[in-house]
Order: sequence, then structure tokens, then C-alpha cells
Amino acid sequence: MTDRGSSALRPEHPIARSLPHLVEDFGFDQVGTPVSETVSGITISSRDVVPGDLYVGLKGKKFHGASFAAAAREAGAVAVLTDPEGVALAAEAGLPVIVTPEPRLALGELAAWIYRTREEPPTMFGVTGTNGKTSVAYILEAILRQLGIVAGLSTTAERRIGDVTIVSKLTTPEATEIHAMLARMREAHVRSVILEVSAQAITQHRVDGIVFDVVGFTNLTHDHLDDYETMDVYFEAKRELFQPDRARRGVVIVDGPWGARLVAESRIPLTTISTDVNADAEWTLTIDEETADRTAFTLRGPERRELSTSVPLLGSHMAANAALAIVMLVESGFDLGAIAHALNEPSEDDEGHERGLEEGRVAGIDVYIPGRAEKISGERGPVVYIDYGHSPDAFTSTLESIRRVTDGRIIMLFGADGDRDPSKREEMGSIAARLADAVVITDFHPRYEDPAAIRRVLLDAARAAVPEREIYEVAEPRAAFRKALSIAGEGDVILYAGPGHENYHEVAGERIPYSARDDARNALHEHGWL
Ligand SMILES: CC(=O)N[C@H]1[C@@H](OP(=O)(O)OP(=O)(O)OC[C@H]2O[C@@H](n3ccc(=O)[nH]c3=O)[C@H](O)[C@@H]2O)O[C@H](CO)[C@@H](O)[C@@H]1O[C@H](C)C(=O)N[C@@H](C)C(=O)N[C@H](CCC(=O)O)C(=O)O
Ligand SMILES: Nc1ncnc2c1ncn2[C@@H]1O[C@H](COP(=O)(O)OP(=O)(O)OP(=O)(O)O)[C@@H](O)[C@H]1O
Repeated sequence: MTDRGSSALRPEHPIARSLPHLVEDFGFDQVGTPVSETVSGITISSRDVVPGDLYVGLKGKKFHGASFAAAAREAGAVAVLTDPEGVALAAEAGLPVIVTPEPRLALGELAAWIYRTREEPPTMFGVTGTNGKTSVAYILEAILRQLGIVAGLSTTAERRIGDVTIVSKLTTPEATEIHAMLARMREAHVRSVILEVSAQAITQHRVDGIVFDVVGFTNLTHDHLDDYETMDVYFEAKRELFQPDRARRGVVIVDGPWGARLVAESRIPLTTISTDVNADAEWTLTIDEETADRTAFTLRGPERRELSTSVPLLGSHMAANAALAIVMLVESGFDLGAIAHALNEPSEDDEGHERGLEEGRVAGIDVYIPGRAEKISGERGPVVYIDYGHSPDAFTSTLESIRRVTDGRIIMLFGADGDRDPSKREEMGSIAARLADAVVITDFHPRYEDPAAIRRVLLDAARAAVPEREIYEVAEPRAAFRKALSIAGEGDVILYAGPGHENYHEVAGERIPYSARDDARNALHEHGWL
């Protein structure tokens, strides 16, 4: 079932809470007479108001949210909470106005109070890092399912409770949406929740009001240097999650310098993982086998604990994501042997008992991640992966992984986001030229930027890196995919990096329907390869 009607998951049976008590408990000022004695929800978007809501008018980059108070009233809001600047803007709506100097700072606590999410909270897992958050979240959910536990999931791609799914707008929802979602999850008796946590979410107080049981860190590499001045500032945003007011325990991959720094600067108990067996880490990961569809690995930990398993995903970086998920589960209290047993793999903890596999099921983690190195080609023709990589490190990891599993040529098709960190574009162009055999540069969410200018930076960087490289520029993504297909032969690989699971292309404020996965499948059909 897909909950397409709303853009947020809400409790089906909201609890009415006293509005005067809310004003009193939080020490807010109130202007005007209440139109209702109760409040049953909270939102920061007039477009998402449902009857009974407190509408919070926040000052944004483009608008002051208080100017949408009339629309909020129309939709059934019972009061407006805003800052002193918003009072006059909200006044005309005729709703009581509650005032506090910085409403964003109160959102998490308020939402937790309204939805009562502090009472009997589920086990909360939080995942952060530049790349791999969504993948770790899906892998955690999959292992929990294999352990017989239904988890709630919130990622860049989708938010999910059992078979109820909505498409995500942000990587991490606003605090108002998170607590509404947690309330809905409680109704569904979900006892474990996995939340992908972006740096922006921490900076913008979206995860306020939550204390995670276990947080995980994948890596930190060049991205988001439009939102954060330097890598140090970007790191400091992520570091906040690994402090006692936000999390009880953490698991950190220490392969890069930022992981080691996080270990030094965090103030919660931490467990470390490394892919270097000689590193000073509690858990180490070794890759046993890599194929185009599956990566097998062994994870070794303290007290000679060991687990060998596999993920049906491309690349050693996906094995690292899986290792992080497994150690996070161990840190939350699961026994490694029980995990191994659930994945149908023998382990030392399992006393060597090897269960027979169900017929047709391959042992290992049973996960599907939409649009992360997703192989959409069939038995014939070139291998086609659709990926969500849109940063230099993501390009490197995926291209190096493909190189290890193919003898054919690699054709890399990609573009770069408009209105997002332009400083990473040259590196992306140069990595593509260095690690692929042919490059096709296309448009990818130009937003309000000139798409030709974005392509020019990528092209110049690619040509400068490897002057003899075969490089094409095809602005329109459908035509660009067909260009890539026209130069690919049997056994070659096309990596289409960027669009992942997304079903739109964002141009000048418009979201134009476009699914790279569907279009690529159509193109393969046209060639008779599917
Ligand atoms: C730069 C940024 O973070 N912008 C966020 C910000 O927008 P803004 O300040 O421009 O808000 P605004 O449009 O001026 O509106 C002000 C207020 O009026 C409200 N409003 C506005 C219009 C209306 O009709 N009714 C209404 O109520 C808005 O909900 C908002 O509360 O507040 C909005 C409401 O929450 C967010 O949707 C928006 O995220 C935008 C879409 C965004 O793209 N953010 C990115 C940078 C982001 O957060 N990315 C991270 C990580 C990505 C990753 O992992 O790679 C993420 O977590 O998604
Ligand atoms: N551990 C990793 N190290 C490096 N690159 C990775 C790793 N895991 C995934 N990637 C690359 O990053 C891309 C995005 O992966 P994923 O969606 O899991 O990360 P994310 O952190 O959720 O990204 P975003 O913040 O953009 O939502 C993948 O498609 C792949 O190209």
C-alpha cells in the first residue's frame, strides 16, 4: 500500500492534547483567544495542515511561514506558533498566535510532547556519513526482517512502515514529521526504527527530541560545501550526533581520517570498524568475493567473533555498509550468532550449526535498495547499473568496484546537480575520465542554473584529466542513455550515476517526470536486450 495522499506519515488515531497546557509547559506567550482547547498535530507547512494542527510559521530563506497562517486556518489549524517577526504576518488569519523567539529550536520537543513519542520509545538507529546512509538503513531493515522484526524505515528514497510507503522529499524529515511518523509506527507496533540523518538535519534541529540507541558513521568526503564552509564545519555538524544528548552508543568506520577524528571527539561509547586488518579497530572486514551481483565478506570482532555472509549488491563499499549495519545491531543487543543464523550462515557463535537454506534462496542479507548500483539489464547485451552516486567518492567507489568485476569497457553516464555544491564538479568530471573507458555527460537536476554551463565544467575537467578519453555531451538524459547504449557492446558496462531511485528531473523549479530506471529498461527493450 502506498500512502500517496499526504507527504508525511501521520498517526491514524491522534491524541488530543491540551493547548493551554502546551503554552504553559513550554513557557510561550499567547496573543488572541484559543479557537480550540486541544491540539492533535503539528506542522511547519501550510500545505500539510490537517484539522487540529498547530501550524508553526518559520522564517525561511524565501518566505516567512507566518504569512501562510490564513491558508493554515483554512485547512483546520487551531493556532499559529511563530517568532516575534511573524506575529504581525499571522495576525490577519484570526487564529491565536503563540510566540517564542526561535520556534525551530522548540520543534523537536514540541512534536515529541504533542505525539507523546517519549513514552515507550522503540529502539532507534541513526545512520550518518556522506555516502552510504540509505544503503546502511535498508540493510539494517533487511537483517531485522530476517531476524523476524518489522522495522520502520526513513531514508532519502522512502519512508516505510510494514507495507505502507511514502516517497521522501528530504533525506531526513523535519522534526514535526519525524515525531508524527514515530507515532504512526507505534500504532503499527513497530519496535525498531531506522532513521537516515543528514548533516543538514542535525544543523536544522530536525532530529531534536530523539535520543538514538545506536548511531552509525559511514564516511566523510567532499560534498555539501555550499551548506558548510569547509570540511571541518561539515564534520562538526555530523559530530553532534555522537554526543550524549543525542545518542547512547555509536559505531564508526575508521577507514578515513574523519572517522578517526570522530572517535577522538565523540563523548559516547564507540565501537570501530576498519577494512584494514592491521588497523587499530575492534572489528575488521575482509572481502571474500566480488561479482557483478553480490559481494561476500567476513567480519571479525572482539572475542574471536566472526561472521561470513554476503550482500546482493555491487562493491566492497556495500560490504562496508553491511558491516556497519551488523555491528550496529550487535551494539543494540543482538547476538552475532543469532544474526548469522538468521542470514543462514554458519558462525563460531552458532556452534557450527548450519541450517539448510530454503530452496532457491541464496544465503546472505536479503536486501533490495532502489537505485543504488541497481542492475536493470538482463542476460543479454551490456550490463546497466543505475546509481545514486553524485559525489567524487561515490563515483570512485562504484567505478573501482565495477572494474574489479568486468573485463569489458565501462561507459560512465552522469551530470551534476544544479544549485548544489559546485566545487565538487571538476573532481567528478576528472574521476569519470580517469576510471571509465568512455564518458557521456548529460543534465541532472539543473534547477535554476544554466545546464550548459554545468556540463561545460564537467567536460573541461574530464578532458583535462585524460585528453585521449572518448567523451560525449548529450544534454537530454533519454538521448544520453541511448548514446551510451549505442557505444556499448556485449559484456560492457554502463554506469548511469545520479538519478538512482528518483522519478523526476528538476528544472527551474519544475519537477518533470523522469525515471532513469524505466527509461533505461525501455531503451534496452528497443534494442531487444530485455
Ligand atoms: C536549503 C534548505 O535546507 N531549505 C529548506 C528550508 O527551505 P526555506 O528556508 O527556503 O523555506 P521557505 O521556502 O522560505 O519557506 C519558509 C517556511 O514556509 C513554509 N511554507 C512555504 C510555502 C507555503 O506555501 N507554505 C508554507 O507553509 C515552509 O514549509 C517553511 O517552513 O525549509 C524547508 C521546509 O522544511 C525545506 O524543505 C528546505 O529544504 C530544501 C527543499 C532542500 O533541498 N534541502 C536540502 C539542502 C537538504 O536539507 N538536504 C539534506 C541532505 C541531502 C543529502 O543527504 O545529500 C536532507 O536532509 O534532505
Ligand atoms: N560506503 C560507501 N562509500 C562510498 N560510496 C558509497 C558508499 N555507499 C554508497 N556509496 C555511493 O553513494 C551513492 C549513494 O548511496 P546511499 O544512497 O546509500 O548514500 P547516502 O549517504 O544515503 O546518499 P544521500 O545523502 O545522497 O542520500 C551510491 O549510489 C554509491 O554510488
